[in-house]
Amino acid sequence: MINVKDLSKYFGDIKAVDAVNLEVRKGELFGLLGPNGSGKTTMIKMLTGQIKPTAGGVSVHGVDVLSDPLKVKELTGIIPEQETPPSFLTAEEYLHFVAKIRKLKGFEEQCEWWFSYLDFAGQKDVLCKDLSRGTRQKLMLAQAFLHEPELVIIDEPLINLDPLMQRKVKDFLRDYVGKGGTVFISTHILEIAREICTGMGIIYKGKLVFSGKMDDPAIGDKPLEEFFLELVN
Ligand SMILES: Nc1ncnc2c1ncn2[C@@H]1O[C@H](COP(=O)(O)OP(=O)(O)OP(=O)(O)O)[C@@H](O)[C@H]1O
Repeated sequence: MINVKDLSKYFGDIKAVDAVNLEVRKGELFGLLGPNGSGKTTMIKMLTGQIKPTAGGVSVHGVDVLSDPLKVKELTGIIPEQETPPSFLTAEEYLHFVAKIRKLKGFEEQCEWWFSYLDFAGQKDVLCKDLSRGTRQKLMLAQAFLHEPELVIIDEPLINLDPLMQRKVKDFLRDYVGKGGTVFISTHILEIAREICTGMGIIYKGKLVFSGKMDDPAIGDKPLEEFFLELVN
């Protein structure tokens, strides 16, 4: 589903992402882990066509992100880092707006499902600028999954959510990949990866220092924290 080939991004002397090769298969819930400043967000920006690589390339579903970015965006739901919905629309207006861009039919029912599932129907007439941070994140999740894309890419999916909502979103993500969707998340919270991911990559100083399944023999029975620290120390 995602093919990353010799991908690099340099900002002057900083090698934010350095010659990364990675494959994420359909049906995988893949977690990109790494300490602060290790290159996760830069990777996601290149996967989603927000910035151009210094070298190498990315394809999604066989489509090159640089040469056909619109096609990739049709196939993909995206929540960039700390993205918030437009301040001047209400929560419902925003979801309907996204549904129209995505050319969804009968979208009102799907939108209602999201309001109910993530328990924010009471806020659907509130302007996005007046929503709490957690509610804005719920709305961002809803817009990313609304058209049931082949692939969803999320920078820190559980940010600002309370434990009950985190549980619901984790359950949703597991179901989504169980039904054949593919989800790529970045996080620095190791427990999230251990709990829900089927595969993971660890990036450190721009280099991908591990990539594999969660049951990879290299991890074995080790606590993920121990495995992680061995790689990044
Ligand atoms: N636009 C930019 N200009 C210059 N340097 C940048 C830019 N964007 C990122 N960097 C640098 O690239 C490196 C990787 O940053 P990135 O944001 O990808 O890390 P991250 O793993 O997402 O970090 P965090 O977990 O703290 O969000 C850092 O050294 C950062 O300062």
